Parts: sequence; structure tokens; C-alpha cells
Amino acid sequence: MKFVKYQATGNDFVVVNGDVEKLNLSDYETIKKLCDRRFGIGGDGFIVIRSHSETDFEMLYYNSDGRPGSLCGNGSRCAVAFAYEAGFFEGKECSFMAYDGIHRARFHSEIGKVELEMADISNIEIGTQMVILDTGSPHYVTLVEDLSDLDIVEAGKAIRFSPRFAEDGINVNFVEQSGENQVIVATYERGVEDETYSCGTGVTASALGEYVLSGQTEQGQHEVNIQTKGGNLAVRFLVSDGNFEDIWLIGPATKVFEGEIE
Ligand SMILES: N[C@@H](CCC[C@H](N)C(=O)O)C(=O)O
Repeated sequence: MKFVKYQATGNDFVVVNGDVEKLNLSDYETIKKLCDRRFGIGGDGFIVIRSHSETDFEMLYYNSDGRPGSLCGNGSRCAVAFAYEAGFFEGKECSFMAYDGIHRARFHSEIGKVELEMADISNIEIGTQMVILDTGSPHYVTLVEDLSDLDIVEAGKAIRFSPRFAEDGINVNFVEQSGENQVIVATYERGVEDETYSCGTGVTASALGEYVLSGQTEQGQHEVNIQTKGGNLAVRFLVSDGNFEDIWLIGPATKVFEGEIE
């Protein structure tokens, strides 16, 4: 099987062309092993790109535990870069089918940057110092004073495995405000069951969550710059009648190496 390893702000994936390779996608043990950093190629997830009748391609996403995941934002940006290289589309713009429906994206191949359109969000659960929302994957977002004071894995696990979320799981984001329209985000990911260097659906949820939790009400266009362990991302969104629309996740996606395994 031929594969390409990609990373997007340190969130890394094994990507395979499903039109070319023969794959047993219900063999979760093999997918888990491919993602294993000692016994396999290593990655936070496994991605299959294949043809689709309505869009330029389809992306299937598996977490590193080998099981099908929901939308992966960083994985989607890697998928766009891979699909361009593999000839699934030409030019800058593409559309693709993912877990939560059709997405549009723009690939700036000269600088390796991908802009990914996310689904509109109108439903946010607001609790004490935290929000829960679905940006294609379910996310819990909470503000913290100082990220360096926090054990992300311990604190993330405590929420992810709490009685409410234990069965289906949830991704947990800790957000520190670092300036005007600037935040630092650390994410504990379900399905990886660890902190990852960055999570695309997580930083999107964090940008919207920070808007809500900091009591902002200003309508119109917003842009938040986000620092993660693996690098910087931006999230642009429009606030209209309390809904979040025209949401874009923007950042780099880079090929690391390619190879072939038995
Ligand atoms: N790393 C991803 C998130 C992947 C989804 C998640 N772990 C799940 O299945 O809940 C991202 O960049 O969005």
C-alpha cells in the first residue's frame, strides 16, 4: 500500500488514495497499527481519499484508535493538499464530501496553505465558563487563565470520561486569551485519547466559543488568530442574528514523506 504522511500544524495523518489501493476499511486493528508511532507509520489519524459523484473527492477519516471519526479539520486541509497532488482537482478551488456533508476549500499550492469552509453553527450550549458545540465533531470549550499551569491530558480526560460524555466521547479545548482576537488553544482529542499538537475543528470551536464566553455581541465579520503547539491558524466567521456563518479555517498543510508498506 502506498501512502503519504501529511501534517497540518503538527496534527499528522497517514493519507491513502482509495481509488488505487485495495483497503479493508472495517479492519480497525490494521488502521490502528498504521497510526501507531512505534509499530506503524505513526499519525493522529488515517485518511482515505476517493472519487465521489457530486464533488471532486470524498474524505473518510479514522482516529488513531482505528475507528471512524467525525470531521477532522486539519485532516481535511491535508486531504485537499493530497487530492491536488493526486490529480483529483486542478486550480485553487475544490469541493469534497466529508462526515458532515460537502465542504469547499481553496488550496494555495505555492505556499502550502489551505482555506477550508466549515458548516454554519446555530446551536451552542452555554454553561458555566464553558460551551459545547459541533463543528463537524463535538467540542467542549472552556477559557483558562494560564495554559502553562494546566495538565491538558489529565484535565481533558476528566471531562471526556465524565458520565455525560463517557459513552460517545467529546474533544476538549482549553483556551487562553492572549490579546485582541488572539488565543492560545490546547486540545485533548477523543479517539486519539491524548493531547494533539492542534485540532482544526477544535480551534474553530474555540474561536466561536471565545466569542460567546467573553460576552461579545458585535455582528459582522470576525477573524481570530490561534496559536497551537504545532503552529498558527486563523478562523474567520460572520456573526449574523446570533448565528455563525461563512466560517473558514485557514492554515498550512504539508507533505512530510511518502512510502509503501506491505
Ligand atoms: N484532529 C481533528 C479532529 C478529529 C475528530 C476527533 N478526534 C473526533 O472524532 O472526535 C481536527 O483537526 O479537527
